[in-house]
Amino acid sequence: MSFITEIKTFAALGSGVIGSGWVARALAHGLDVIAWDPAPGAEQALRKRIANAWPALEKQGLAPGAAQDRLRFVATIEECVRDADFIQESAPERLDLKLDLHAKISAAAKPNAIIGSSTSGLLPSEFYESATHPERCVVGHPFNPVYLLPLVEIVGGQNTAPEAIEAAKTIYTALGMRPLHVRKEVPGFIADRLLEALWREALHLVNDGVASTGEIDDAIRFGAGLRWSFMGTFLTYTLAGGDAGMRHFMAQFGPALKLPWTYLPAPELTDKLIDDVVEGTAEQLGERSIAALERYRDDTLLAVLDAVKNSKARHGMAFGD
Ligand SMILES: NC(=O)C1=CN([C@@H]2O[C@H](COP(=O)(O)OP(=O)(O)OC[C@H]3O[C@@H](n4cnc5c(N)ncnc54)[C@H](O)[C@@H]3O)[C@@H](O)[C@H]2O)C=CC1
Ligand SMILES: C[N+](C)(C)CC(=O)CC(=O)[O-]
Repeated sequence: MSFITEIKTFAALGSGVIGSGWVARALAHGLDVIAWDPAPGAEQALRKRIANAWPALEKQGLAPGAAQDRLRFVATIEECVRDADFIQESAPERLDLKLDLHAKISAAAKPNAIIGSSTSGLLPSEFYESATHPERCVVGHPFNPVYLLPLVEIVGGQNTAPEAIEAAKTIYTALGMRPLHVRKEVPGFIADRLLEALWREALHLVNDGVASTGEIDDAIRFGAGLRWSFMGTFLTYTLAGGDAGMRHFMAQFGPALKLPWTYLPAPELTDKLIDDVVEGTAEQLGERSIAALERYRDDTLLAVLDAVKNSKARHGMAFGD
């Protein structure tokens, strides 16, 4: 089976937070982009989001010929995907919606164009069930902001060809990303399973009046958050075991897993909990606009990415190591 891996035209369906991030990444890599989104005012909102992301992308370095005006917004799904070499769907996280949308996308697309879905955790075997040529359909789960964060989780469904996984890896790598093949099709994949556990505990801490949203964010950003940008939990805890390493760490801290420190079930999303979270985060945001906070995030992320890359190079490692 042979799929298109050298892409010139990128199709984006759904241009909200994630779809616009994909569009920005593809434009910055010098591609022509065709986008479709059924919401009124979607084109204007998309162009505004791209303009907000562009300074960070310029700072990171644009590919030759990269330009915001290489984006064409179209009125139908068919127009969006017909001539595309690669298709990325970023529509709302609803199984019925994605099922219907993928039946239409795949029927109109070139049969050898890879189709990726940005879903955060729905199963590809389910939402690609009615797809034409399902062997080229994958999940390509990105992280926000899509135009800066390298990770993309690739997940195949029961009909996905192994060659399509390889083709998706090639395409996402060419877009400057770091693909991670999730070998088992499980809800939430790898990263969101971890992030969801943290998010659930954070909500319990607010719900139980232990800490405010700002205090919980401080607990992350001044501690583990800093080391997570270059070292994951397993390697970090190997160091925490001292010279005796992971075996000593497991013996010393493993039993705490059974105390337990954490709650597994999620808290009830009562009105009070929602208000506490919304009011707490509004206080953290202060007078800043969302766009200003995004620019601050982008600038800081670029600095972190640069620092990690330079430090790895000094230690004989490539960024993707
Ligand atoms: N927001 C996040 O942090 C992340 C979200 N994702 C995934 O990306 C996908 C999109 O999420 P967001 O961008 O956050 O949502 P969003 O709500 O920001 O954007 C969704 C967009 O889809 C459009 N839309 C509505 N009906 C549609 C249809 N039938 N076909 C195509 N587009 C349609 C909406 O007008 C909207 O612009 C979801 O599958 C989500 O799980 C993945 C990674 C992170
Ligand atoms: C909240 N979320 C599940 C949509 C988050 C993601 O899927 C990834 C991210 O960017 O954190």
